Amino acid sequence: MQQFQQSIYDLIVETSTNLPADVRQAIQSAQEREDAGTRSAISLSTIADNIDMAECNVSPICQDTGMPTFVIHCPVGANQIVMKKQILEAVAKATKDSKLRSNSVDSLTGANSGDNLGPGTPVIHFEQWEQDEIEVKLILKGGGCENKNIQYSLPTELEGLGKAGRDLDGIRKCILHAVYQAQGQGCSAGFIGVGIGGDRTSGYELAKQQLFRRVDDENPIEDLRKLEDYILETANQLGIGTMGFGGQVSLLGCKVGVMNRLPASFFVSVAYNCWAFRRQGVLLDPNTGGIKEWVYPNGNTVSMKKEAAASSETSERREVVLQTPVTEEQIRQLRVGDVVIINGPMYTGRDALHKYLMDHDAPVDLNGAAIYHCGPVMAKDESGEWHVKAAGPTTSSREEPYQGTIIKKFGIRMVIGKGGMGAKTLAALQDHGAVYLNAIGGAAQYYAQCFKKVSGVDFMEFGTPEAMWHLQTEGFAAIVTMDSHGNSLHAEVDKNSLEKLAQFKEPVFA
Ligand SMILES: O=C(O)C[C@H](O)C(=O)O
Ligand code: SF4
Repeated sequence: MQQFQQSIYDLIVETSTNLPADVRQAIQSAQEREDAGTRSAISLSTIADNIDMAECNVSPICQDTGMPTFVIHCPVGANQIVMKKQILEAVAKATKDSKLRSNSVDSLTGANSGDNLGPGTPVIHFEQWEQDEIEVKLILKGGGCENKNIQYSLPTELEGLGKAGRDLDGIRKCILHAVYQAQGQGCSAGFIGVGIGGDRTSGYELAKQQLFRRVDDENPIEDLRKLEDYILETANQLGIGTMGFGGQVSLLGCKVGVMNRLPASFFVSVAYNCWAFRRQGVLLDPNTGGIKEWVYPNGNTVSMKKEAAASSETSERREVVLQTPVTEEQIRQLRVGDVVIINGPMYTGRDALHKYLMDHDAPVDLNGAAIYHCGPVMAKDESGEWHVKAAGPTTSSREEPYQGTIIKKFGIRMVIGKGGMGAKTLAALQDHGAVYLNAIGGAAQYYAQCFKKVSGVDFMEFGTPEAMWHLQTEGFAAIVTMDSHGNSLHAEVDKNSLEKLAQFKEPVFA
């Protein structure tokens, strides 16, 4: 088993940097279905670029490399203690090599362990099987889409859909609602795994297990196969689109599993995974630990297609180049739908920084500044200089309680993130003269290349993802989705998709 640790390391690198062929195919079919030139089509083309870049740079597809979750099947007698120890070492090394972001945070103190190791991380499940080989599967599911997981307890009442009872039709309603409530925040278009039955814990586990199924497989249970097909087709009529920008494709895959339940409980658990659906597996030689086979078809068999010819809609879209710091006058000219290309200094800030800024001064002048909701993967070279290895946006709604106050307190003019923000922020944008820009979630390689130099960092004690990085930026493109005139694309897409959801109220699986 001398090669076991290296095999696990290779599995981690492959999973983090190269999307498997079945996932790539699903994204490509979405590209074919979106009308050229629309916001969703352009975003999908950036996503396709990003997938290629990650493979080519051997760098994380998305900066949030998630909760590493290993599922291992091994023959009777295989030494699980040794395997576990080597998995932990491989995880720590992959983190040191910037293939994983340091993602393990003490829930009470907020301290980042720095190597992805700590109580509960990574997650490792062992199970014995009757084959001779060892199978190791890994999923890297990010926090943003994990936050969009949802569990229903039937019977229940659902927005738009009304009563959901303890039957197949009630289950149908829950799953449609799960896609609706995720909006673009989990970096749609997504994949969902559904667990019917179990208890609260095993239901969610069953849901997550479904994500290990191949996108193109067929459910052996007739009723569930029909349900999966129905959901895939119907969810794509909700109009959520890529990143919640509106569009034809909101869901790329739906896999449903079932298990028994207690008479009193009826759970429908949904695991939502972003388009950056990173899971891979290896079959290992039980003697050497060397890789015999990859479990999912390798990504490099499907190369991503670039954008089709632009339609007239693109030519109507304004593109505005701005140098930071910006003025109120420049901001007031921007409208929802404009593409802004940002040059100049930009500062990252997410949960810890926003909380801190509520009752402290900022270490830099933020007047006219651009704040980027981002927790990057960083690497330091031998000369001590920092480099950005992966840097897509994080879900902005978590900063909703703070953002409006902070905009006004420091004079911030541009907030960049993903998934949109709420009414309080929208009001502050209007009062103060600021905009919210939506960057494309998961496009971490694409944005990393826009950061030409790291000119400083504050609050390293918050951990790498939460620190405030000062980044010299060139050509950072994002779309205005909330402007200083009270318009919010997010509110509009949410409202429209709820109306569409309500069209599926009538029973289908009676
Ligand atoms: O933590 C991050 O960088 C992103 C997160 O996965 C998110 O989707 O909000
Ligand atoms: S930022 Fe988006 S793509 Fe990345 S892990 Fe979060 S939800 Fe997934």
